[in-house]
Amino acid sequence: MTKAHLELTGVSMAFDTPQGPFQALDTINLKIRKGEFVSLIGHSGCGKSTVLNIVAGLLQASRGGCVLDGHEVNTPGPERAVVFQNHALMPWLTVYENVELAVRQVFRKTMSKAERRDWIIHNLELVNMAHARDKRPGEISGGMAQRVGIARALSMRPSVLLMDEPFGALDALTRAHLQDALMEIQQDLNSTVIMITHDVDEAVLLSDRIVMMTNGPAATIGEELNIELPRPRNRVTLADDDAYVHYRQAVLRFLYEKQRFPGKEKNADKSKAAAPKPAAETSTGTLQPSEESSAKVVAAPSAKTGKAVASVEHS
Ligand SMILES: Nc1ncnc2c1ncn2[C@@H]1O[C@H](COP(=O)(O)OP(=O)(O)OP(=O)(O)O)[C@@H](O)[C@H]1O
Repeated sequence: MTKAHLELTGVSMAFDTPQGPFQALDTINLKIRKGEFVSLIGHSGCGKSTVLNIVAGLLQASRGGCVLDGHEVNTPGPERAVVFQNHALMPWLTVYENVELAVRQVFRKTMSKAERRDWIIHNLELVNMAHARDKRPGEISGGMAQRVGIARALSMRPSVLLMDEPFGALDALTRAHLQDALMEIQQDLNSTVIMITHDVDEAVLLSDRIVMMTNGPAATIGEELNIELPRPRNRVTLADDDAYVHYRQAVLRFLYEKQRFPGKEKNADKSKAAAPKPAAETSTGTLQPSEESSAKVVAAPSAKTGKAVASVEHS
């Protein structure tokens, strides 16, 4: 690997709780090169957002730390834009003004007012939201607000883009459109991306590397998978690609065999023996946010797309 652009070394995180310290993360070591697209995947509550928040500078690790381009990360900064699950827009500002706030913060000194205006509109067009530029967050849908959150992050031309399930709340068509747009923009900007996702197909399609986390408490990195599919990637042709199918099965196997029982990762071998066959023949693996140890993977046609969808049922 070339020199790391972003490096997490020995990151552990213990939260103070009324019941005493809760060890969420234990010794996360991760080196990411400039322009790499890394997905973090793991069962609900394993600590993905905690890792992202440490890189964002919103949380301080209890042990270890994060270094970006040779500088320790201690606080948030505009070179690390974050797209949150719940889009986090300012409710009193219009769509345009929400993006403008970020653009002004980063480009106040380097762009004229007219250039900034064009740049804001360009980023809103990327996510197909320019038509709603004068609306406020309360007047648009959750999916539209999420798109504005993505436009706001992209408009900062961040060196690192941190995304916490950015497409989770979107319908299948919008999600596919934005995934394709993100792949193009990332190639163009050469931004480093860390994205949390529960969608196995999304992870394989977009990533250079998938980092799979063990179940908490004291979660750590269980496996890493380099996705060596040529770019640009096309979702339709990839669906039948042997390498693509192999990658998605490797992730499903990690999640549903090796890490099947949340909180019982040390019994991974036993769980493997008892695990149901993963949804090898399904075309989309989507993790549900709260599967229990009694969960099983099922395949069912999606109402929206007709595609088979891997989901988790509780018995
Ligand atoms: N501020 C906090 N105080 C106490 N415990 C916390 C705090 N933040 C997170 N945790 C705990 O740390 C663990 C990891 O949480 P985190 O939100 O990082 O998981 P996650 O993998 O992102 O979950 P999900 O996929 O459901 O979003 C969880 O058990 C959570 O309850």
